[in-house]
Amino acid sequence: MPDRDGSADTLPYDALLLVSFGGPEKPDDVMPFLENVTRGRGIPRERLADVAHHYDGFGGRSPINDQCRELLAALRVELDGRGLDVPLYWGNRNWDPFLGPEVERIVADGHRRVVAVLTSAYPSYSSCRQYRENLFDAFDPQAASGVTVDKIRHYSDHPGFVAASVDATQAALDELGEPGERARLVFVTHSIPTAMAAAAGPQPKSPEGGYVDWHLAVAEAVTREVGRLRGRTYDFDLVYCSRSGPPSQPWLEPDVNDHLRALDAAGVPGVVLVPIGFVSDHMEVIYDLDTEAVETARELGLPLARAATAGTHPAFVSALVDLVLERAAAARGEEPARPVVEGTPVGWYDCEPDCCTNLRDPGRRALCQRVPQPA
Ligand SMILES: CC1=C(CCC(=O)O)c2cc3nc(cc4[nH]c(cc5[nH]c(cc1n2)c(C)c5CCC(=O)O)c(CCC(=O)O)c4C)C(CCC(=O)O)=C3C
Ligand SMILES: [Fe+2]
Repeated sequence: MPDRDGSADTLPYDALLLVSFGGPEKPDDVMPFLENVTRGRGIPRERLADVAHHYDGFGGRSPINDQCRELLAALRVELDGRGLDVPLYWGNRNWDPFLGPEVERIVADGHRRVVAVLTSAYPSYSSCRQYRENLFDAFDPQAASGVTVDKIRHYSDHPGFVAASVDATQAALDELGEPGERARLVFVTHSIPTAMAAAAGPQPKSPEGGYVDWHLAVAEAVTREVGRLRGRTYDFDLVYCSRSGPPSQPWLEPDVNDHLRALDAAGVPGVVLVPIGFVSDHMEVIYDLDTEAVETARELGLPLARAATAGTHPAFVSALVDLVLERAAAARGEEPARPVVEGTPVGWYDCEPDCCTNLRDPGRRALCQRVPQPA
């Protein structure tokens, strides 16, 4: 083992793997990408055709892969600045570069202990377990090499992620100008089926489940800090975008567009949309918010500004490196502090086997959980 100072070291990990959703990069990618995402998920055909059109407006290219490239570059700079030479890899769940070949490359390069950073910050089947299932699928073929993977904890309430949202909310309030002083903070995340939400996260949790609980905690923390910095109190709401699934299936509500109509009817003078559910400005942000919700607000004559996502905000990039170092310390058997903003839940490393149940296929195997499932 190299002779390095353990306290600021990524050891025992010898590779860092960024794990993301993936997105199409040209028009011909769009339908096969959507088929990958929705395979076995019971999404109506019309919804797929609809969503394909969202990409048309952007030349058939999602910005998400470029945002991963930018995050990797920012992570490299932050790691180098701290004297950490761990190599970076990047694999997606649903589009090129796929996780499977990237894990093959990690093994071929001689690495055996991988730390995974997911571009998804909250617990739920879609935002955690499904990533861990895809990690299983990618790592299982390499089992003979002895390669293993651990992930960092859910980080939405890490001080660095919250700081990035606070900065972005401040900038959006400034952009609104005078209506900004009495604006409503409307936090937005991806809707999921209410049954998936109820199954999200370990106990203790509310009947709405850990996905909703964590978002509410983050929304409250950002609202509190923005209020403190501006010397006033703001009201906030948590709303949802990007609902799919059949109409008969209940999903988390209210939809952001319906909520804008309700706020306008109630006489709210302006709105800042804060997309805390997303790590970068990908399609759900630039279409569902910047295109659809912006259009709704324009029709209403309601002043609206959209806060940036964490992206490559220095506080977020630095937080991800802190989270990797923290995970490494835990893997070395130390008991590192797990910083979170006040009043929010503390994340965990390995999920319980019954956390964020796969309601369609409960037997599907996943990594990064406490008890290995029987073969
Ligand atoms: C919680 C959550 C996140 C946040 C956490 C995370 O970031 O992972 C997220 C992110 C994303 N979702 C994305 C795209 C899509 N999500 C879909 C469908 C679905 N998402 C769901 C949930 C989530 N999704 C669910 C419950 C479904 C229904 C199908 C199923 O039960 O699995 C569909 C199918 C069509 C449709 O139905 O809309 C698409 C195309 C992209 C890429 C955007 C780009 O291309 O820039 C990103 C980052
Ligand atoms: Fe999604």
